[in-house]
Amino acid sequence: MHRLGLFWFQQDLRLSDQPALTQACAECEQLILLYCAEPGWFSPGRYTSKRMGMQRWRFVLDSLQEINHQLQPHKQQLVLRFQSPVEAISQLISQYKIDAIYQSRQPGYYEARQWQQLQQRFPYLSFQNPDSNTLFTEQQLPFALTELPASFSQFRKQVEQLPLAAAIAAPQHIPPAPTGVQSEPLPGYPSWLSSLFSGGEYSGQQHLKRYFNSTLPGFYKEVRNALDGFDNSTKFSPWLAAGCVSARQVVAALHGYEARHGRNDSSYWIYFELLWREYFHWYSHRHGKALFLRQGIKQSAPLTSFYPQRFRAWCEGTTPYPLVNACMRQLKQTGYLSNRGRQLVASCFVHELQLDWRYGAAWFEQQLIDYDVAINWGNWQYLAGVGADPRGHRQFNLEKQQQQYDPEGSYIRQWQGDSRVLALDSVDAADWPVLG
Ligand SMILES: Cc1cc2nc3c(=O)[nH]c(=O)nc-3n(C[C@H](O)[C@H](O)[C@H](O)COP(=O)(O)OP(=O)(O)OC[C@H]3O[C@@H](n4cnc5c(N)ncnc54)[C@H](O)[C@@H]3O)c2cc1C
Repeated sequence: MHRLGLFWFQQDLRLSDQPALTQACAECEQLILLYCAEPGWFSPGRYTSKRMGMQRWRFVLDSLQEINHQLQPHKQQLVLRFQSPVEAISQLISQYKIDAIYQSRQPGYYEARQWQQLQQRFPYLSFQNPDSNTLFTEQQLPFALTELPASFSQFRKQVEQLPLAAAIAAPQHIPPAPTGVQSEPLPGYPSWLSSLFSGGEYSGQQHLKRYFNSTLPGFYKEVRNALDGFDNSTKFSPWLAAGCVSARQVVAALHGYEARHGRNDSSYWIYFELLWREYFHWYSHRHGKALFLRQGIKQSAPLTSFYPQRFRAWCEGTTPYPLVNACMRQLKQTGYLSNRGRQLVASCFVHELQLDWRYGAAWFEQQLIDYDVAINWGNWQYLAGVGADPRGHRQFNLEKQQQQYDPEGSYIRQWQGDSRVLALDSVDAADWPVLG
């Protein structure tokens, strides 16, 4: 038994199906529950975009609020710090004599490095970070991580029949915090910042129930490629990315649906897509910082240049391609874009605009409400031909895509994709720097 533990929340903003939290509650007499927002998230980074945009921040704030609400009956409270987690945790360790640190293992290289730094700084403490953001634990995989299959298909064939551990309930008892631990107040957000999605475990679970109590899973596969329409895909991604619901909880709900209504191609395809998520998470664990390299996991980098004006046109939705513009405007206004839309704009970024894919991935990181480091950078690498795609470069024919997915032009009209269509390279470097 530890006298005092610290549980560090990251992209796992829930109390249920949280093995690390359950373990902390069982092993510690007192517990500090910490969330750190790094000041660096909110200013432009290496690729001119911010690591945290307003839509996602709003979703995170809702989720933190919800955790505080859930903690009230336990007379506990989240400790919020606007500080680097390594600094915040180091200070708390020396102030309160913490003996054990817990987290759910995170897929990002940067986050894994922070965990390692803490372990190096405090080798005498106990560190626990079980897998719970993925469907399977690393021990369950039928291969060593270094032998991760090079393609999704090979991965899927090896894991799709693996038995899934049952999702666990929220801990019944949460130990009290020591007295006097200071927290910053949870900030509010501007009321004009509305969204289709509200953060938190409760709304995530409600959404899951609503979806699987409807008939939608029965024809998911037929409509999932549509450019728009709330019901055309599950819309689980914001809650999965923030960890308000776990992937195992989604699959348990899917199995419940299949037990009631029978399994078909569409319901299977929801699992198929979750396996893509699973693949990219293990891919990120396997390849570490190569996820962010221009050459990705390949030997040589694609030939690209940097055209500030093309980048700005893409971000703002004023390229010569109305369909791409409509997608980029939807993304900017709502923080969400369909999978088809993401593929089209990423392909345009790499092929038509011939830009360095990492700038596009970083713009997505800022804009997406469902940003997930492994899935975002993994998909961008894939489309840029430097990742897990055995076929190499994949270029979408924008004209054909428009005919197929927006034949009447209603999507383009809705998002005003043709309101400002500029020729490529009509302005020059005076447009630099591009701010989000
Ligand atoms: C360039 C690019 C960047 C992307 N960035 C992200 C990101 O940051 N965060 C994110 O969650 N998804 C990302 N995706 C994947 C996908 O577009 C979204 O998961 C999906 O559009 C979310 O909507 P949904 O929940 O309705 O998806 P559904 O179609 O209902 O799929 C169900 C779940 O399966 C997973 N999934 C679906 N498609 C993919 C995929 N291609 N790769 C991995 N997992 C998938 C997601 O967890 C999703 O919530 C990206 C795709 C591309 C092409």
